Amino acid sequence: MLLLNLGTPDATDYWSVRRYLKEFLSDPRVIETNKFLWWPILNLVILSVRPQKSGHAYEQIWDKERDESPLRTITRDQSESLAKRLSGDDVVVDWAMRYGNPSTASVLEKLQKQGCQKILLVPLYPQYSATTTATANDQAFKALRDMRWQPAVRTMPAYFETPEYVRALAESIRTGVEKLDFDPQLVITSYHGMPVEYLKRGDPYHCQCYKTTRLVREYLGWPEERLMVTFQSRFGPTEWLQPYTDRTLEALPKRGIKRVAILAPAFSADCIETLEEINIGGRETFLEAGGEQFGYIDCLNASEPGMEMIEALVRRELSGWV
Ligand SMILES: C=CC1=C(C)c2cc3[nH]c(cc4nc(cc5[nH]c(cc1n2)c(C)c5CCC(=O)O)C(CCC(=O)O)=C4C)c(C)c3C=C
Ligand SMILES: [Fe+2]
Ligand SMILES: [Fe+2]
Repeated sequence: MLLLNLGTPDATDYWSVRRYLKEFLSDPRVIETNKFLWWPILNLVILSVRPQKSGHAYEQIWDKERDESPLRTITRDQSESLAKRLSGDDVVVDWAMRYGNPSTASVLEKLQKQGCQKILLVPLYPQYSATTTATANDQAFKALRDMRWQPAVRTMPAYFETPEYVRALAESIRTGVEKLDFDPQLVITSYHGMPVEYLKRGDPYHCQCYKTTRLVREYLGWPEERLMVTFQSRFGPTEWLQPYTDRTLEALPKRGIKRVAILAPAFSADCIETLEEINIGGRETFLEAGGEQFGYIDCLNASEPGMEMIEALVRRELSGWV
């Protein structure tokens, strides 16, 4: 079983972040702009300024002891926890990244050498998007293309509407809110954004985000106005999915909403987008705009309820194999 996540730089210095961003932003699944038009913009403009800016953001959240990014630590923890849970079932569990290290190709090769002849690919994205799920699978299939003795492969579908995920997410909100030392007037589900154009071309991500929040609201039995959807991490000058998280946080205090809790359901692991952009940047934006209390609710990460959910999902996908 191969857990797949997005990837992260090896270090926070300019060249490490640049290498990571170059691989990421050269992916035509992520940037659909014509490649002859995109090449000079990426190489001459974005890669000369963004690595510095992102490197600084990574520094804020870097795990200095392990010298790695939280996304890597958490993905490894998830893999180790799942391996323990499946230890009686003759299943090898490993993890890899779409961009950066450990690369998908290197881990697939390792699994093949270990004798794995059936591999379940598990893209760790609850909501499907061509920019995440599809490119993670593409990268795995690209590696399989070079194998003479190719293993059989299954891919795990997006799991946003499974009862296991909805329950785990809803319960994380319930306990997250209970742990706060204030009562939030509003809970914001902030999803990673994407260009509106991708939605128009048929990417179902936007709809799956809204459905996730609706299912969670129904599970909790909360009124509509208690749980809100926003989209974060805007990149570049084009229009992205709205409402934008940062603008919402800025506007809420003027509407009398001064106590909020926020979580990021599109991320299976806390990362720069949640820890820096939301818990540091979003908090600052909200408090500077007149907000009084801001609570961040962690991603499911390698928590017991989160791993119980992943175990149930992968067991279903492994049916007939183990
Ligand atoms: C430029 C277009 C981008 C699209 C479309 C996009 C979609 C998307 N991304 C995630 C999950 C993650 N993204 C992360 C970081 C990140 N994302 C983009 C750009 C797009 N993402 C950039 C440039 C970056 C790098 C960080 C930065 O420079 O700001 C991460 C975190 C990686 C980490 O190291 O911590 C994740 C996870 C989803 C779910 C998604 C779906 C629409
Ligand atoms: Fe992203
Ligand atoms: Fe970001």
